[in-house]
Amino acid sequence: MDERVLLTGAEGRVGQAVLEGIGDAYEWRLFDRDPPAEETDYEFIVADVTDDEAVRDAMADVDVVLHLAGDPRPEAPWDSVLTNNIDGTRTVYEAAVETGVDRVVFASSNHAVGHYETERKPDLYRKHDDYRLDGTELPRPSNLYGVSKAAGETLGRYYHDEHGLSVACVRIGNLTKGHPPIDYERGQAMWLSYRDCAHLFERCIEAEYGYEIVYGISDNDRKYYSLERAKDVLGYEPQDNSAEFTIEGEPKEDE
Ligand SMILES: NC(=O)C1=CN([C@@H]2O[C@H](COP(=O)(O)OP(=O)(O)OC[C@H]3O[C@@H](n4cnc5c(N)ncnc54)[C@H](O)[C@@H]3O)[C@@H](O)[C@H]2O)C=CC1
Ligand SMILES: O=C1O[C@H](COP(=O)(O)O)[C@@H](O)[C@H](O)[C@H]1O
Repeated sequence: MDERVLLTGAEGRVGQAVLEGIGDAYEWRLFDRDPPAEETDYEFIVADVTDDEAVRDAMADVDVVLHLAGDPRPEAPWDSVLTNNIDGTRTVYEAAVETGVDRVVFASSNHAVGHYETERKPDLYRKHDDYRLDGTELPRPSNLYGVSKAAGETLGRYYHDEHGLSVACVRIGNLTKGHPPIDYERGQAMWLSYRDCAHLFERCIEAEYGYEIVYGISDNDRKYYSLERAKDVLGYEPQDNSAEFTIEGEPKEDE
């Protein structure tokens, strides 16, 4: 575990979950357009992910890129996702090829496939329903943000096929700290705990693969995303399950 890892969007929620869990395991270079909120011992580059030169420079001597930077809002407007998510992601893949980095892990989203839910909700959010998306389905984005995430996955496919880059696209569900989203069945179906999040990105750094799309959720009883690909290819072993919490987010008593 002596890889040097570039983490874009390091100041955000996913970045903080990753660093909390596996911050000691790698040599990190953090990258965000916002400066660190607190003093940090990590190397930190303040720059925009659409800045070709800054992104190329940030990749010097890097083995793996975890690309999280972007506008995460499902309601984000087109100009923002076009710039921050699509152009920013293309900049990252391009810089990886130019600098000889051979692996990029891309933070995709449940919203790349959100419209599979339209005709099946709310049943598919419930334990009895065995409908599963497994990552082989075509995108059905639920908003323009989801379109930008599908575009990031497709860019990754191109950079893999054309340039041999290893790319893992993680369709992250709903990351919350401590407990699943409260009173929100969709969020409980796709909950990703902080420790499962860190572990999944650790597997994306360590495992061997070419191009993958996997779902990034905990092992929730309510899930409608299959975890088989993440388990088989990456060796993902989630530990959390939203069923261990009440709908209000309280841990259930041992049964
Ligand atoms: N938090 C969640 O549950 C989910 C997150 N994701 C994806 O994971 C990634 C991280 O999300 P969060 O940590 O929740 O978001 P966040 O908003 O907490 O963090 C995003 C970080 O990226 C930085 N950033 C945004 N645009 C940038 C740019 N152009 N250049 C440099 N830095 C930039 C921001 O300053 C921020 O620190 C995003 O790509 C998001 O779409 C996907 C699905 C669910
Ligand atoms: O991609 C994302 O998805 C989660 C879950 O979506 P929601 O519409 O059910 O809230 C969202 O919380 C996160 O901000 C977003 O980046």
